[in-house]
Amino acid sequence: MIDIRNVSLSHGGTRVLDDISLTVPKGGVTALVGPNGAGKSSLLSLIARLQPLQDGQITVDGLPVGKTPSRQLAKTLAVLRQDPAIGSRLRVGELVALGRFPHHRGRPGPEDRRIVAETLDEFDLATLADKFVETLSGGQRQRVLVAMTFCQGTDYVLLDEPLNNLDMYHARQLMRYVRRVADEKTRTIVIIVHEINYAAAYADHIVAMKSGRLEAHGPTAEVLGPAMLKQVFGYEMSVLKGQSPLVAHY
Ligand SMILES: Nc1ncnc2c1ncn2[C@@H]1O[C@H](COP(=O)(O)OP(=O)(O)OP(=O)(O)O)[C@@H](O)[C@H]1O
Repeated sequence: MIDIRNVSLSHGGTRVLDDISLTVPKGGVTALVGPNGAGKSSLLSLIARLQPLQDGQITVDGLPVGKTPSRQLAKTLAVLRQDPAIGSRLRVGELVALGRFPHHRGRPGPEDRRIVAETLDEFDLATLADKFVETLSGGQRQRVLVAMTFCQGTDYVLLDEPLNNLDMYHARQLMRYVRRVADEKTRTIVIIVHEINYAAAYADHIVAMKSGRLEAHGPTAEVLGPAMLKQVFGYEMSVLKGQSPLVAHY
C-alpha cells in the first residue's frame, strides 16, 4: 500500500497541497481525479520522489520514500510523469528497454530482452521499434513512454495523464491493459485521468482532489456520485448506474 500522512507542499509561499492523509490500498487501480491545478501531479511527484517532501511522510510498500536508496525504490515503483524529457537520438526499442535499467544496470540478460519484446508487442510498438523517438507522433510517443514505465516491472506504477494524445482506440487499449496488469499481476496502479468515465469504468478506488485538498476517497461505486462530482468539478452531472457507473456530463 501507499501510505500518505499529513503531507503538505508549498511553492513560493503558496500552499499547493494541504495536509493530505490517505492510504492507497495494495493491488488494483486507483484513479486520481480533480480539476486543473488541484494538486494531483504534485502528490504523484512526491510519492515518486521527483521532488523532496517538505512536510509529512510517505511510504510505498513500507519503504519511506525520502530515505530509500534510489535503486531499491526504482525496483518497487515506476512513474510516468506528465512531460518527461526524452533523449532525441534514441530509438523506440532502446527507450522502452531503458525501463529495465534498474534491474540489469547496463547489462541486459535474456529475461530483460524477453520483457522488452513482450511490452513492445503489448503496446502495438513492435513495427516502430527501430524508429527514432523524435520522428513519432505525439500519441505514438506517449505509448512508448507508457511501455517504458511498465517495462520496469515494478509492483507500483504511477501514471500522470497517460491518455494524453492517445486516440480512442489506444486510450481504451491502455485502460484495458492497466486493468489486466492490476488483475493478473496484482500490481498497484495509480493513474491521473481527466475523463471521469475512464475512472468510472476501470478504477477500483477514486481519490478526488481540489485546491490542494483531499475531497473524497474510497471505492469507485461509493465515491463516484453526483454530490462528489459537483463538489469537486463545480457542476451537475448525472451518474447512470450500470455494470460500471457512467457519468453524463456533456
Ligand atoms: N514548481 C512549481 N512552482 C510553483 N507552483 C507550482 C509548481 N508545481 C506546481 N505548482 C502549482 O501547484 C498547483 C497544483 O499543480 P499540479 O500540477 O499538482 O495540479 P494538477 O491537479 O496535476 O493539475 P493539471 O490537471 O492541470 O495537471 C498549481 O496551482 C500549480 O501552479
